Amino acid sequence: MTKLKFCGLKNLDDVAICNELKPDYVGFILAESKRRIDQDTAQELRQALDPDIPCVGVFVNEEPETIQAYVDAGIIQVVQLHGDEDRAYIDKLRQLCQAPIIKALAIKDKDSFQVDLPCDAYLYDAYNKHVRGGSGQAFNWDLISARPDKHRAKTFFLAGGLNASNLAEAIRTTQPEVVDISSGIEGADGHKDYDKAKAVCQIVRSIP
Ligand SMILES: O=C(O)c1ccccc1N[C@@H]1O[C@H](COP(=O)(O)O)[C@@H](O)[C@H]1O
Repeated sequence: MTKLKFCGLKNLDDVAICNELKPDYVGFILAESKRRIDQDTAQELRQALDPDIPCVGVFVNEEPETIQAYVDAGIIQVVQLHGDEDRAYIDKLRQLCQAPIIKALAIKDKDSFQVDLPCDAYLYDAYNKHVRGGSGQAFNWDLISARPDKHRAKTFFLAGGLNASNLAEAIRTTQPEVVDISSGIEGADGHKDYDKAKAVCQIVRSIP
C-alpha cells in the first residue's frame, strides 16, 4: 500500500489530526515559507505527536550543522532537502547525521530528472518560479515513467498539488512509494482540515 506523508504541520490542532489519522510521516517546514515553524514550536509539536510517526524536517539550502542540531535534538527523524543541495552537500550532511535523506526535485520537464545524488529517496514536486514547495500545483505525472534507472532504484515520494480529487489517479499513474500532501489538506485558514485529511487517508488506504 502507498504510504502517506502530511506536510506543513503548524500547531497542536494539526498534530491532533495526525495522531488520530496516523499518516506514515509528518513534515515540518523549517525553511522560508508561510508554513515555517521555529525550533521551539517544532520541538513542542514533536513531543505532542505519536512517537511512532517519524517527523521529516523540510529545509532549503540550510547549513548542514543546523540540520544536525534538529536531528540530535530528536525533533526530526528524516531530512527533506528542497533547495539546490548537491552531492558535496549531501556527503557532508551524511558525515554529520545518520537520518535518512530525501532530495526534492522541482519537475519542469524530462531533463529535471537528470541528476544522480547520494540520497535515500527522491521527492518529485512541481516546479514553481515563485516558491520552493507547497505551491499546491501538480506537474505532468507522465514524465515520471521516463525517469532514469538510477532513480528507479530508489524510493520516490510524489508531491505537488495532491488532494482528494486527484490522488487515486496520481497513485495509479505513477505508483509512488509515498504520497506527500500539504496544501490539499488545508482549509481556507491555512490550517490542516480534518475532513480533507480523513478523505485523503481513506483514498490512499483503499488502493492495494
Ligand atoms: O509547504 C511549503 O510551504 C514548503 C516550503 C518550502 C519547501 C517545501 C515546502 N513544501 C513541500 O512541498 C511539497 C508539495 O506541497 P503541496 O501539497 O503542493 O502544497 C511537499 O513535499 C511539501 O513538503
